[in-house]
Amino acid sequence: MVRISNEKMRELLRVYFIMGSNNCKKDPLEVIREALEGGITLFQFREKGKGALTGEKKHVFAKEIQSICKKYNVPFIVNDDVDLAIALDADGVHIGQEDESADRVREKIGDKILGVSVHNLEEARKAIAQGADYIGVGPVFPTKTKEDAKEVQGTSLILSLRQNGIQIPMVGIGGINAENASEVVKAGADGVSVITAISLAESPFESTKQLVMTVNECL
Ligand SMILES: Cc1ncc(COP(=O)(O)OP(=O)(O)O)c(N)n1
Ligand SMILES: Cc1nc(C(=O)O)sc1CCOP(=O)(O)O
Ligand SMILES: [Mg+2]
Repeated sequence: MVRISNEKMRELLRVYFIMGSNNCKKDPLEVIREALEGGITLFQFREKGKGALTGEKKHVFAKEIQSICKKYNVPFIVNDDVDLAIALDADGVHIGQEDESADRVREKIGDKILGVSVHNLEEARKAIAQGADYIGVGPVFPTKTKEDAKEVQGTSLILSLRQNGIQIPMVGIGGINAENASEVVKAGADGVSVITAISLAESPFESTKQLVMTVNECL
């Protein structure tokens, strides 16, 4: 295996859907199927927060989603849980500033995809130096999904990271939907990362198609 190219990574970040069992009101497996059918380009398994599955149940659920993603040829990323990513032979891991350090995770996962959340220029430079394949920047807009989210940045952080020479593949996150996604991409992100906009949509399929269309129109 070789590290993913920046070009391929940018393509995968276009519409990056993140989900766990507690983010949905209907059957999560149906939600992920609709999202894949609608055209998501990358998936992150984020099983955390109130009512989240743990242990064997989490493992089994992750495996089910991974196998659906495989059918659509959409890479499967695991949030936080490096051991689970390795056990499932997932396509990658996403970690934040409060998680295991990026260089240690890179050592453990070899050439798998490594995503790191950043909130300022210093964190972005460090993530790059430690081997990140992409960075997640947020929260761009107010979000109810992550209780411990940092201060809302608007699109200005994305813009200023690009102006300061940060060229790594970058995705915006936090409160993004089909109405505001174009602002995020126009500021310099390669794509948008969403939970609610798809997981709680009346039609995850239609909502995904809207996001895909909006992002592609800006690129
Ligand atoms: C694409 C993407 N960007 C940012 C995050 C947030 O990661 P983190 O700060 O570690 O917070 P948790 O998601 O672990 O609560 C993400 N998951 N994905
Ligand atoms: C998981 C996550 N990370 C964030 C960050 O700012 O790093 S915001 C967030 C929640 C995104 O959910 P929604 O699309 O429902 O707002
Ligand atoms: Mg984390």
